Amino acid sequence: MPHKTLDYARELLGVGYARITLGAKEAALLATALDECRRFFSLPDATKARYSSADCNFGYRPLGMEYSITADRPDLNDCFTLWSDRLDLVPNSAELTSLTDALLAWRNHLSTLVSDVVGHVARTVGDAQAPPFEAASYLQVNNYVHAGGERDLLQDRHEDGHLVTVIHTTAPGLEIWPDGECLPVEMAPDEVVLMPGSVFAELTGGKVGALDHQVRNLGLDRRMSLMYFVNPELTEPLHPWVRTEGEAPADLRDKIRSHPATFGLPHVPVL
Ligand SMILES: O=C(O)CCC(=O)C(=O)O
Ligand SMILES: [Fe+2]
Repeated sequence: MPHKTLDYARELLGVGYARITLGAKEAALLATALDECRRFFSLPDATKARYSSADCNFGYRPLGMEYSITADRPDLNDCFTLWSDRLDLVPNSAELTSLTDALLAWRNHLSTLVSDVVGHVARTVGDAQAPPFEAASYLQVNNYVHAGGERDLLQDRHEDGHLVTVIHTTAPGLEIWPDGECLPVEMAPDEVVLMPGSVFAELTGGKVGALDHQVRNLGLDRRMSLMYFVNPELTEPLHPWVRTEGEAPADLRDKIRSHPATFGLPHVPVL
């Protein structure tokens, strides 16, 4: 994989995002995780609510809280999140071990991938290193069901506000905005896309911009997307990899911590 991760880093720098084809073993981890997610979302709402933390930041989050631009246009999906490997933050998680085992196995593959690709970019642009990220990062699976025709987008245009997002989608709808043009993205069952967020843009001194994206309402009965949202850990100061001469380097941590508030969510926790 090492030579491939270098290609992905070049793709990020040159194209603004990277399409990644998984090996058979990794594709199997993804398929198992998605099967478990499908099973979870078909539980009754009252059962899923047993797995929500009080602030809905850990475990199950019903539709209505999270939005992309304004609170009156919530994202039209419910979701399940797993921060780091902190099963203790998800109420009643002992009842969900087949789901959480599958998610954590998938995440383990992704953290190696992210650390390699981000490490290549950090070395290339600033002779720097990838920051530690596992404890501040989380998996989120979104579940979309049929939405009426009054909303053209299931999620409005946004960037995730993280370092990077690794995303897999089970059905069409995702649209990305590289170079100011809207491009629909479909993925095979063994594909993921690595999208940079605004933290990546700040670290690279703007060499790679945050990738805006949205989800179109295609009237589908069912759709899922599985994301690994990667945040740098917030325990040490985080400075841009590319420095501007004569300027004191900014510490990016406050922006990272508070960015989820723009989507109606609590601050990034320090775990
Ligand atoms: O469902 C998708 O394709 C994208 C989801 C997304 O962008 C998000 O949850 O931030
Ligand atoms: Fe997003």
